Amino acid sequence: MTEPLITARGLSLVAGRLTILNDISLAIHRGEIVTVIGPNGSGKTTLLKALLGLIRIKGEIVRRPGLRIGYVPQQYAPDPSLPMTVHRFLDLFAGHAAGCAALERVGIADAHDRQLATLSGGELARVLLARAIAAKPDLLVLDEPLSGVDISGEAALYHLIADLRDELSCGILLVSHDLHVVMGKTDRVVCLNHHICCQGAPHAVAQDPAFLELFGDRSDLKLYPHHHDHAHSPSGAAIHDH
Ligand SMILES: Nc1ncnc2c1ncn2[C@@H]1O[C@H](COP(=O)(O)OP(=O)(O)OP(=O)(O)O)[C@@H](O)[C@H]1O
Repeated sequence: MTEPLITARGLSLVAGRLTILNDISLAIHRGEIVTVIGPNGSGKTTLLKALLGLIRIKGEIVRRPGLRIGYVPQQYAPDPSLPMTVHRFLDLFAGHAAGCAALERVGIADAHDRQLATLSGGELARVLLARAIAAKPDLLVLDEPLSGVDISGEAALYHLIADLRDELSCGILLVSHDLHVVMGKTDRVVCLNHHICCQGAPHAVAQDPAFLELFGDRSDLKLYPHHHDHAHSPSGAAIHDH
């Protein structure tokens, strides 16, 4: 196995009487998709922010030298009183050409001149993803990237995320509540409830007693390996390979 992009050892955070994170150790490698699942308030966003260096935390975090990270936060509400087009927003974070290319890659090149505050939830999710990939990150950190995306768009966006992993050969760490869609695309699931309850390949985690205690029996999840006879365009339309 190659050297991890990022390694965390013994991360712990206590706020007042609440233990938010307790002795979390985790490593993410290039080319893998790691999904953190867990109930509301279980510390998922806090863990991501700690790994990004946005909050101080007890423990050790080692990032590969020069590591480039792209981040899609859980919540981002553009200020409606602040005029800002999509392309000017992207220009703030990447060069113009890189921003345009990223916008095209996430399938909404036509949103280039629109006002950020007028975008739908799903369009905004794609713009934030474009911002995160524009600088060609080694590690993509996505905190519930599907919020605001409708059910048909969810699968398309997960296909896109998996494709980006291959194109950028980056590692991906994501938080999601959508077990059904997430599990099929994930290499490793980390089940978090302030501490790591269990982790491993999706089919193994889904049978772990700690997972069953948190989420119940999810035998409805399609965790068997299967092959699609079609691909998806960025807009979600099926493309059949005849
Ligand atoms: N700076 C802080 N001070 C005190 N409590 C905090 C702080 N940051 C987070 N918490 C608390 O820690 C807990 C975990 O928060 P976090 O946002 O990490 O959970 P989460 O698993 O991402 O939740 P959700 O699924 O609802 O998004 C929550 O109870 C939150 O209120």
